[in-house]
Amino acid sequence: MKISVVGTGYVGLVSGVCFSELGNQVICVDKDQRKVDVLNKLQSPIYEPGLTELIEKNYREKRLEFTTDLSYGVKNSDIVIIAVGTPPLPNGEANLLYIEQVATEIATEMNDYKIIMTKSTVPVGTNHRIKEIVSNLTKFPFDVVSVPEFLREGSAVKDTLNPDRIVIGTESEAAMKILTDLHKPLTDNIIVTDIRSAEMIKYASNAFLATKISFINEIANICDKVGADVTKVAEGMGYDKRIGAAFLNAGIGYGGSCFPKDTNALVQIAGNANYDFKLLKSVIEVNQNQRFNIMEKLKASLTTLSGKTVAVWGLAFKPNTDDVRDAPAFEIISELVANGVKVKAFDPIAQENFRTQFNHPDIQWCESPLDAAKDSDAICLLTEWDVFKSINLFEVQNVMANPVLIDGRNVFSKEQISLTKFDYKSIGRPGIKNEKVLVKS
Ligand SMILES: NC(=O)C1=CN([C@@H]2O[C@H](COP(=O)(O)OP(=O)(O)OC[C@H]3O[C@@H](n4cnc5c(N)ncnc54)[C@H](O)[C@@H]3O)[C@@H](O)[C@H]2O)C=CC1
Ligand SMILES: O=C(O)[C@H]1O[C@H](OP(=O)(O)OP(=O)(O)OC[C@H]2O[C@@H](n3ccc(=O)[nH]c3=O)[C@H](O)[C@@H]2O)[C@H](O)[C@@H](O)[C@@H]1O
Repeated sequence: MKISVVGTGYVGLVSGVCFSELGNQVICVDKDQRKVDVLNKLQSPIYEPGLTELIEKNYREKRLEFTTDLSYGVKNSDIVIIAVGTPPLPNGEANLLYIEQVATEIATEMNDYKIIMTKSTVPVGTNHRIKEIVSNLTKFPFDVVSVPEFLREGSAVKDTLNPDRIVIGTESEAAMKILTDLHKPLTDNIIVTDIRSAEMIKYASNAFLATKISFINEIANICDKVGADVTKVAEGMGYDKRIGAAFLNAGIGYGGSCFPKDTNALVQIAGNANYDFKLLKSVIEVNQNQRFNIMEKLKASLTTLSGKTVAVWGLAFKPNTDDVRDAPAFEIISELVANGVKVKAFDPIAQENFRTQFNHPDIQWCESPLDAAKDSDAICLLTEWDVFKSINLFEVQNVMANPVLIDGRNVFSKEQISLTKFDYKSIGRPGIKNEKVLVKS
């Protein structure tokens, strides 16, 4: 098939590259000239494992092109994928400006029948709005189809090439057949539905996953009070197939460009239909508070924060990405600095992205986890990067002014901690106490 993808963010770029890997002819379009320049140098503007290799391979095999010329993309494709951003408006609703702009631009460049396939996450009714915009501007036939995207950052290529399911929301038999064939090499699990249900499946899926996270975080907070271990509780729950083990890792709450945005948007979608989505509102509130749990634990260990130096390990909202959109680290570091703390920050990949969005004279940017730990009064671990998991804790404690470790992601085991002299606190595992055994390191 000949495909063009409009928007080369995570979704557009990864799906474009993966469709070319499947043998399709793909043109990736972005209005951002700098992104297109980077891509034409066969580099990836985002850090995503395996992506650069696939860009190089498919570009060299002449199945993949990058351009700012939307007209060229539309005219030379049968399927046009919309993958632009739908960022939140101040009231939480999705901003559909980019979607509407792209729909207008596609309509004016059409030269034949096209399938317009929306991968952006859009509120129920948006694909019908796209249909309306396009039909007002073109005489050519077209079908609008909703194919929501479920990839995760950090494993986006793997997720795209091995999806759990593909959802195709359409009113057209012809478009359904073409898109089923397009996705068949990826999975047999293709769910065909009406457009509104497809749009809702995306929001409901993200909201449900966010609910699992807030649920386990509340269980963790109770575990802290009653002396249970949330990781064991999650394991015991997860073996029940009706519950499932995934997304039951307690921590500092969810961040990223999607869960916070999409949960708020779904509350608004419900509100616009006069429905008060109480459960999801609580999920959002629990998540907001969970970020500050770590501050309470830090205060409990240091007594006063003012004048202290705290190392922050991890700035990305999750490992294996350089994306810092809505990362809990922003609010946690702001709170630390507001409390008179000097912060020593380190992230193996996302540090530069974070620094360009948030800088402060009281933040020192460090070269390694050990560099950040040096002379610090405490460490707060915010992202579970491998480099932290595999660190020698004896070496770390020896360079610190005061060995306090607040593990916001439950990375370290009892065995790893027990022989160190760390005052160690994690999330919902109060039994993992420092045994105050001093050993030679
Ligand atoms: N980031 C993720 O992991 C996932 C995102 N989604 C959804 O996919 C959509 C896109 O998200 P991201 O990939 O993160 O987006 P992004 O915000 O990183 O990138 C969007 C791109 O679209 C480009 N763009 C905007 N208007 C354009 C126009 N008129 N012509 C050409 N290019 C244009 C921008 O320059 C930008 O490069 C959102 O609705 C998001 O909720 C869905 C699943 C996963
Ligand atoms: O719509 C989207 O954009 C995407 O949002 C999430 O993907 P993503 O945000 O990339 O990453 P996740 O792995 O879902 O993690 C999101 C946040 O939840 C947190 N999380 C995740 C799992 C868990 O058990 N506990 C937990 O705190 C992570 O640390 C991270 O901050 C969904 O998992 C994807 O299916 C979806 O396509």
